[in-house]
Amino acid sequence: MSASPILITGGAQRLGRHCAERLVDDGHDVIITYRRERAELDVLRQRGIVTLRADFSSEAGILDFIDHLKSQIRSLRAIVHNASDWAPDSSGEDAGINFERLFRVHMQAPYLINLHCRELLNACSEPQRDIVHMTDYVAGTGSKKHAAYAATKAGLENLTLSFAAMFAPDIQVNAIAPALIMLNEGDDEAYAAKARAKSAMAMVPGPGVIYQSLRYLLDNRYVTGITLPVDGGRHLR
Ligand SMILES: NC(=O)C1=CN([C@@H]2O[C@H](COP(=O)(O)OP(=O)(O)OC[C@H]3O[C@@H](n4cnc5c(N)ncnc54)[C@H](OP(=O)(O)O)[C@@H]3O)[C@@H](O)[C@H]2O)C=CC1
Ligand SMILES: Nc1nc2c(c(=O)[nH]1)N=C([C@H](O)[C@@H](O)CO)CN2
Repeated sequence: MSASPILITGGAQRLGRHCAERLVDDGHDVIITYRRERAELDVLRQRGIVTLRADFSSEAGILDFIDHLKSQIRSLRAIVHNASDWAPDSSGEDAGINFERLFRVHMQAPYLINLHCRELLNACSEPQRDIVHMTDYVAGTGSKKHAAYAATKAGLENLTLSFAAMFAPDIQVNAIAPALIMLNEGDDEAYAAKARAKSAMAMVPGPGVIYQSLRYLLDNRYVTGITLPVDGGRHLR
């Protein structure tokens, strides 16, 4: 790899994969993380995307990934904390385990990766270095069925403020807060119609709007400590 690569965690599918491929189209070197091997990864590898296995469900797993990453590269242009688990709240005895799992992937992994990989971003010879946290519209509203998810995304949103202040002016730190971007397998038309009705724009835009937002942050030298809503006007409904 010649230029400093851009790291996208959880980049094997959906929004992360879309952004990884668009970054390659735009001439960047890209590293993604994944948990489970699958055919789609070979497509990304054929495009020159480096794929590193990482499981952020434990502190040891997070630190193991950091050590592995540091053994592979000497600098980074940007880190996109995209890995996420949209798990509904668990009832009964699983509630605590569920909350801890979401805390680790949404908060502890970004926190430890930012602290330990600051030196890799500072070693980038380009004038701009970025960290982008993928949060969620519900970080600001809460969620009746995804309370642990929403709370840990809110924690990630708050980490954006702290790291932006800590790392300025060498590294810009921002968040993107989407609402519905892509449906999931199994979402039927009734669900889709209900989901579309939640926003003023009444649409399911697809991952292109997320890449446009990421591109804006990567190209703007004067933006840090913000959360960029990409939610179709959810707050207007
Ligand atoms: N899709 C949408 O409409 C919305 C998305 N967002 C946010 O945007 C981002 C991308 O969304 P989307 O593409 O749907 O995300 P996905 O639900 O597809 O998750 C992305 C990846 O996260 C990885 N991941 C999950 N848990 C862990 C873990 N413990 N350790 C390591 N990796 C993990 C998975 O890797 P693997 O598959 O290899 O296991 C998965 O491929 C997320 O942060 C999400 O919260 C916010 C609002 C709406
Ligand atoms: N990690 C994920 N987070 C979220 C997803 C997802 O598929 N994976 N999906 C959503 C929904 O689209 C939600 O916005 C619908 O209202 C939220 N977060």
